[in-house]
Amino acid sequence: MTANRIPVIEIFGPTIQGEGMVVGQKTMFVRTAGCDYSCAWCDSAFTWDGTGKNEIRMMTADEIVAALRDTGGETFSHVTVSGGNPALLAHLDELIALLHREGIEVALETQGSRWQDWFLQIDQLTISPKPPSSGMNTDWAVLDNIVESLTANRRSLSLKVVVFDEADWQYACGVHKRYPHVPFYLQPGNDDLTEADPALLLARLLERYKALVDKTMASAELRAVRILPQLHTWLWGNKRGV
Ligand SMILES: C[S@@+](CC[C@H](N)C(=O)[O-])C[C@H]1O[C@@H](n2cnc3c(N)ncnc32)[C@H](O)[C@@H]1O
Ligand SMILES: Nc1nc2[nH]cc(C(=O)O)c2c(=O)[nH]1
Ligand code: SF4
Ligand SMILES: [Mg+2]
Repeated sequence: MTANRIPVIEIFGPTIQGEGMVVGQKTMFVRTAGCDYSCAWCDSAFTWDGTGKNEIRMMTADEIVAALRDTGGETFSHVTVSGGNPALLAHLDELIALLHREGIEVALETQGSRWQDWFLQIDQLTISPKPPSSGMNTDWAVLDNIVESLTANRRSLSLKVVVFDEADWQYACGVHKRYPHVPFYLQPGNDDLTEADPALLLARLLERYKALVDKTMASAELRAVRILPQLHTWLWGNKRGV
């Protein structure tokens, strides 16, 4: 029996993984509540700023799997855990083990500020260190250790940096230079989190994506790089739970 409880704020899907190393992958999402960061442009601020506090449910691993089945039935074989920062939660190993027992792959989204031993059980781990525009500071010693441990254990790992401006782009170059062997992704920032019309948002996001592509093509610093939009925002705009 597993009795430890996880603060869950959203369970949704199946949808496509809209970002990063497994973009396009059919997946369910489990979004945990709480973050040790407070990024200026966080598109999921309801997980940590108090506005979503009534939606938080303290759930056991069994209850989370049951809720995933209630929502997704038999239509999925992949679950992405995001947040907030799921790496704040020591007991996520129980959920990962339960999903693996059912033949379901597990991906993780985290910012690289905290290590958990269960990182070694994750099938695709995305670390998204935060650039200057976020207002957050990177603890390079912690990030070095995370990258080193995952690499030493041959885990599937990628780095994904969100870029809003020139300083962010320079930061991204620094991250890639520091960890040249780790698959590296750039993602344009969404600077309009309140636009309700997906068509209007898309026009803006396309422009930002193109600008990031153009800038990066001219760069000798970023060669082995993949540039991807947040594909779910192209389809559904700023809608939650997709
Ligand atoms: C909401 S976060 C949750 C996971 C973890 N806290 C993190 O930041 O990696 C998921 C992803 O969304 C990205 N993200 C958040 N706000 C964004 C925005 N306004 N534009 C583009 N990407 C954003 C984050 O950088 C991260 O890669
Ligand atoms: N479709 C979809 N893809 C995503 N990739 C990362 C997400 C996140 O918020 O962590 C996310 C999300 O919220 N929805
Ligand atoms: S680390 Fe992730 S969840 Fe936390 S504030 Fe930043 S973008 Fe949002
Ligand atoms: Mg998101």
